[in-house]
Amino acid sequence: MARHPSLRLRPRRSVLYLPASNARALAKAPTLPVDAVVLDLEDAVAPEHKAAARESACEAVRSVDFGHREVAVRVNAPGTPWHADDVAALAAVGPDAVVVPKVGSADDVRGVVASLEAAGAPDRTAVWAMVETPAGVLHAEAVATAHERLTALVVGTNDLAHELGARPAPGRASLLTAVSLVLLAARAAGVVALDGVFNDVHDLEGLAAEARQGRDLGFDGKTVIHPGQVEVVNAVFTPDEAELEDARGVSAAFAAARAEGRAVATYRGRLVEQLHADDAARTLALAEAVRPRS
Ligand SMILES: CC(C)(COP(=O)(O)OP(=O)(O)OC[C@H]1O[C@@H](n2cnc3c(N)ncnc32)[C@H](O)[C@@H]1OP(=O)(O)O)[C@@H](O)C(=O)NCCC(=O)NCCSC(=O)C[C@H](O)C(=O)O
Ligand SMILES: [Mg+2]
Repeated sequence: MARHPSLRLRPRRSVLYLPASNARALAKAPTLPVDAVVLDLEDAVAPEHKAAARESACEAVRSVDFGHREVAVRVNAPGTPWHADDVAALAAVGPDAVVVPKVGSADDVRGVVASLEAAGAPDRTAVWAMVETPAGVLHAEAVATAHERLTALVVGTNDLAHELGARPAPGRASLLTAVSLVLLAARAAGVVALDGVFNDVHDLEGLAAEARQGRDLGFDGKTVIHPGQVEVVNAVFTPDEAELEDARGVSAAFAAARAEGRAVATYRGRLVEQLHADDAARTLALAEAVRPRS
């Protein structure tokens, strides 16, 4: 399958949702140190404001300068009264990505892609699937490989907790199986994996702990809901000086070994093989990519 251009290494440490109906939030978004924004037409917008929010989102995609920030728009779910109009309107303005909530199957993805293409969406517009239902989790692999426009899986932990009847708690024990299955599916397909939101906008320690958990599992970044969460999440997903020093050491040790015709080395007593050198290269590349943003 051809790789979509948006899959090139691009930082997606923090991905901020904002209701497209909220003019103040829309004005603030391009000033925040966030890697991507998701202008929401779904759950954060009341039914009576759906049409106006759609217009605001399209106008923002058309005319607001978001700088380095990737701009995605979350449409209402397939099967809702607003879905078809959302997709058609977005096809005309071509955001970086269309985020599809409550995806349950590969057919859901292919249906959205078909509608986007029928309405003339540019090739550059990717599709991000939200996996936030039991069916979506069980079909995550098929969802992730449904179409080359599908470039990211986004975990929706609020809907997942709701659908599972799970009680949210620190450590997310009740959600970890589902969250991990989404990550596995994304990695098997070679697409981006974004972790779910942390609802308490005042609890920055809890947010940092959950962000570290997502990072350590392997997620590329975390979705957030408030400007105050952005820097916490960016810090967690940005390699710190100790990690960079380690990555440079691993790279140098492996390069030296290869120059001597060996495929293994040690660095600070640890085994270093090609995969460790690849991990180190990715860490260094991410740090380079975010340097102009910090
Ligand atoms: C959670 C909020 C409703 C809180 O809003 P508010 O009380 O207005 O916050 P503040 O007064 O602290 O705001 C300070 C200023 O920051 C701006 N602001 C607030 N939130 C955002 C934002 N998300 N993006 C940009 N700017 C924002 C305010 O306008 C204030 O600006 P100013 O007055 O000019 O200084 C609110 O944060 C919010 O609506 N958040 C997003 C909610 C959302 O999008 N929800 C949908 C996705 S969450 C989800 O459920 C994911 C998934 O589907 C799942 O199932 O898990
Ligand atoms: Mg949701």
